[in-house]
Amino acid sequence: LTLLCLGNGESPGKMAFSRFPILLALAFSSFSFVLSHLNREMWFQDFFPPNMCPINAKDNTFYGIMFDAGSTGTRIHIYTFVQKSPENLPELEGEIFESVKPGLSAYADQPEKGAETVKRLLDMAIDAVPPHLWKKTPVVLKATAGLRLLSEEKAQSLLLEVREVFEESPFLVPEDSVSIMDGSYEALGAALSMMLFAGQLSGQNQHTVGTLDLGGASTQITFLPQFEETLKETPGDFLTSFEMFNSTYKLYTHSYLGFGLKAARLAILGALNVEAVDGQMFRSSCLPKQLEAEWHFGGMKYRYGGNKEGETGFKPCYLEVLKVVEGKLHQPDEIRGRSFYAFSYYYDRAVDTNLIDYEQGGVLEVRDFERKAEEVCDNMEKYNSASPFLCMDLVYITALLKEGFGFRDNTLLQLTKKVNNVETSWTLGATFHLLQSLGITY
Ligand SMILES: O=c1ccn([C@@H]2O[C@H](COP(=O)(O)OP(=O)(O)O)[C@@H](O)[C@H]2O)c(=O)[nH]1
Ligand SMILES: [Ca+2]
Repeated sequence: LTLLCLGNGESPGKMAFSRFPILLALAFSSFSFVLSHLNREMWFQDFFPPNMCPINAKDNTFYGIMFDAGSTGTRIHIYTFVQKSPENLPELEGEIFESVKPGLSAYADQPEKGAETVKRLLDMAIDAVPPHLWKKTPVVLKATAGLRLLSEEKAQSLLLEVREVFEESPFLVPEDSVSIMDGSYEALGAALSMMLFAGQLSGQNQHTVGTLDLGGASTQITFLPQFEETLKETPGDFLTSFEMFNSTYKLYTHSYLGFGLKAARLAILGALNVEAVDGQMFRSSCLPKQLEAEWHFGGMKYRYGGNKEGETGFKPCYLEVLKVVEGKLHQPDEIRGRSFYAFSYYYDRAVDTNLIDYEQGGVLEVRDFERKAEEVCDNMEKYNSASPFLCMDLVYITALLKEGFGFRDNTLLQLTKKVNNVETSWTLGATFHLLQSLGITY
């Protein structure tokens, strides 16, 4: 482990991975203070102690391997945890992360080839985990929207091939180690990840961390309600209880299928659930006026274009998008006064439009997305090197946040890709949960 703290003597090629020591402040309890005194600069200040290596961690280190089989790519997360004493929570010490594109669903007709991409990633874990811990290190793959869109038969043969790769590896393969993940588990994993980052679960501090994830096909929202009222007003299937560290947590968590960014584009174009799309032209005021193009999505070909004769720009686009969003989502009162972490396409589109820096992330208000949407949509000719969907995507994000979830203009969103070199993803929470349920600690 000392070696790992020093970079593990690895070859220069591997240094590209986020293989650096991290001691996350699981017992840190100033999150509520940070939230209530939030300003754009100090969100993460004082959150983490300086990077350091645990002393004598050699015998109390354990690993977990989690694959995120997303619709646009497959990613491996190899987490290292250290448990300093039985009464303390394990601490996340580090992560190795790598990703490949395209996602597994692109190999629907070549399942062996798809599994081969997983094998190549898993080979990294052979190098990363010490051989005497292989048998104690679980490996799990959870697939999201991409596989949900495939036929049952194609999805299952992909999963079967991946399972074979796992069985042939020296790692621990738990029951149900390769599966399509339930949307609410995805949301729960994301929330648990952020709680772990903020030291939520360890101390007296029960304040919440909310997360928003915008995928290709679905979108998730999760937070830990503070008020009884919220629990009373929320439909039962939006509430999930989970046990952790001898406590029961009740989370508000929901995954809206069809509300991911790419599914939303189709809905806005009026092309969702249309039987015969061949030859039909779908037009929108959210697209450049002269645009005519084709888009392949979910095994279908769509022709789409701008409103040649009619209006284009922010206002008509917003009205179009509103039809897809308004009244479709549950709006818990409580979230209006909260700040949320936002991932995935929220992050990507904010980077694309220079609202945040790719490496640093940043804190935005909901109205920052709206302002940027206006700027892009009302000057589409200036943005013609960007994706033709940039205006539509930004308007959708704005409308989803404001009219969908009911956030205020000044609701703060923390756009985060990494915390101390660890990817912010549902995978950390899911791995932690898995290790706890398998009883893998010291
Ligand atoms: O570890 C990850 C996983 C996803 N994404 C982003 O999230 C978006 C949604 O992708 P994903 O393939 O996960 O789609 P889903 O299956 O969740 O709909 C992608 O464009 C990625 O940019 C990311 O940045 N890091
Ligand atoms: Ca995802």
